[in-house]
Amino acid sequence: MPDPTRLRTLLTVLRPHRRTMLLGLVLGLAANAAGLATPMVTKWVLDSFSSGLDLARPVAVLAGLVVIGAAIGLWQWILMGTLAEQIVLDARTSIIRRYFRARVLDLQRRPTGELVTRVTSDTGLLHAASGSLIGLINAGVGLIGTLILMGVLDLTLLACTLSAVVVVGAGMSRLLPRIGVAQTAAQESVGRLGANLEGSLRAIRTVKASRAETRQGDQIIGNAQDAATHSIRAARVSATVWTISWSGIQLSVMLILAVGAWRASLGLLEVSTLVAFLLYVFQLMGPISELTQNLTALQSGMAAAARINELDTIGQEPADHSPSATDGPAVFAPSATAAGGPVLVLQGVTARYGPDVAPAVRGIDLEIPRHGHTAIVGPSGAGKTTLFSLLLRFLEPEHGRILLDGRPYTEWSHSEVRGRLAYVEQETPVLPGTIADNLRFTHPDATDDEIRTVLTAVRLDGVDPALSATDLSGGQRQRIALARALLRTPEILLLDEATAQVDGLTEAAVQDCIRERASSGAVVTIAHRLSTVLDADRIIVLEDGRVRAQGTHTDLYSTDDLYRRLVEALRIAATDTTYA
Ligand SMILES: Nc1ncnc2c1ncn2[C@@H]1O[C@H](COP(=O)(O)OP(=O)(O)OP(=O)(O)O)[C@@H](O)[C@H]1O
Repeated sequence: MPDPTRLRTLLTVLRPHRRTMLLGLVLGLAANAAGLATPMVTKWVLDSFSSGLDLARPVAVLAGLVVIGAAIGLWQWILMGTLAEQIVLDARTSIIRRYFRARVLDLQRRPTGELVTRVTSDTGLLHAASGSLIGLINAGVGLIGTLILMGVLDLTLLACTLSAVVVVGAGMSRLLPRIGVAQTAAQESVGRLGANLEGSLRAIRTVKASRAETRQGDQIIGNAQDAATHSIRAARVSATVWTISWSGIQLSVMLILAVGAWRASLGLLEVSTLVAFLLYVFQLMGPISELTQNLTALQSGMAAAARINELDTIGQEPADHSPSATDGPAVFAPSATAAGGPVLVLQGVTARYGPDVAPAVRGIDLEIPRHGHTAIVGPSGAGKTTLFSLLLRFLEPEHGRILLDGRPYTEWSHSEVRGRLAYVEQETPVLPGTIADNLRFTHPDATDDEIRTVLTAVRLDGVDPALSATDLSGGQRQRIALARALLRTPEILLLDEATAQVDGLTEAAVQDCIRERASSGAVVTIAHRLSTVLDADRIIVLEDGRVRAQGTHTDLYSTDDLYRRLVEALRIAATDTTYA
């Protein structure tokens, strides 16, 4: 029997469509009634024929029933088919919205392929499940109706039929849950397959360079084999259920025919009644197969609904209310309270990635001036990226607070904060589409002139903005990412410098842009290059999640050991490249 919690989850998905479902049910019942009446009217035709009565009326009723039954059936089919697509679309829309409103870290914790499978294949399972409840009610009513009418025709034959139904039913009730279990396992394997495949394709260069194609391929094929094993098990169980049903029905037809013929020979049964009864026996297959199919669809739909429902545990960023719109922006405008002060301030900020892990940064006190270039340096794992995540509100402080223009982050909406920042990721992803699409990503209304200006700024003036962004070289991609951030002159530029070596042109372009931007706004870099560090107006040294020291290059070089060692390491790296 269906798990009540899972059933409730599925019902929640279906609830908004209850009116259409009710109409579908009524239509289904009407089509059912027409089907149920047909054998009785056939008997009427036969009786009228054998007793020489007028045939016109019963034949007209029979033809009418067939036509009306077919028309209602068609209407219901189309209605339920449309509803199923609508339900899939609703589910997909709500999951996609949920993903894009999710907290970055919550989303990144899950394999991307699995998140994709939820949208593509799990929602598809809701398709069949959407009509299954109505199908079950219809089939149940059809089954009971058929049995009652059989009883009206002949009780002895009904008793024979019922014994066959009980045997078939007992077999099915034992086997059906196994279909659900096997299908759930198959879907989970498909989820793992998606996750593994996505991750491996993303790292295809490493996979090939490590000569791990076969190994990695085999591992993913293993997931596909798991999926196949479970699906085959489901197919076997389904086949068994069907065979039992069909054999049971065939046997009962033979039994009923034998018993019926014997009773007719004794004069206990009219031949027309036997014909009508046999028509009902054949009709019985309809509701029985419908019950099986719908129960299977319901099982897999409930499993899918449960997996989709589990996505509710992905934390969401708060809805984008804008307190400044109600409070009046003038009070907090840079020109009022904070015009001269630092643009960003961190006060005693401690943050961690989970309740059971040590804080990634602790007690950070920092000020980012409104103008100039602030470089952050520190060993790997020191907390540099975490600091950026905090500034971008991908992560919230556990203690302490961050202020923008003197006003706590909590009083700004996420969108307001991010609207003031431009961010260049270390891995500089380009998005699907042209170079121009990529550049307009933050400001979709940017003009062609603005695009050209910003391309010139990053020394990509010869490049056609209509080209696909994926055709660019690594260095060009970095410059595109920088250009995307520089379009419309951001107030605060956060730049996570690439760790990989870049060509001289890209390095010079990045440096020029930083310098230009720092002359009128704030630039914060996570510096991985000596030139960037030397170029900075002030440097912050992070170690083990704390601010270890801050100052100018000259100060820090003479006073801070760690800084001196970091700079020496960068100097060696820079020298290596020069002579490479
Ligand atoms: N998503 C995450 N979940 C859990 N812990 C994390 C996560 N990201 C970072 N950490 C941990 O937080 C600490 C600081 O990491 P962070 O990425 O901020 O360092 P980093 O200075 O940017 O290092 P790198 O230069 O290597 O990028 C590390 O101990 C790291 O293991």
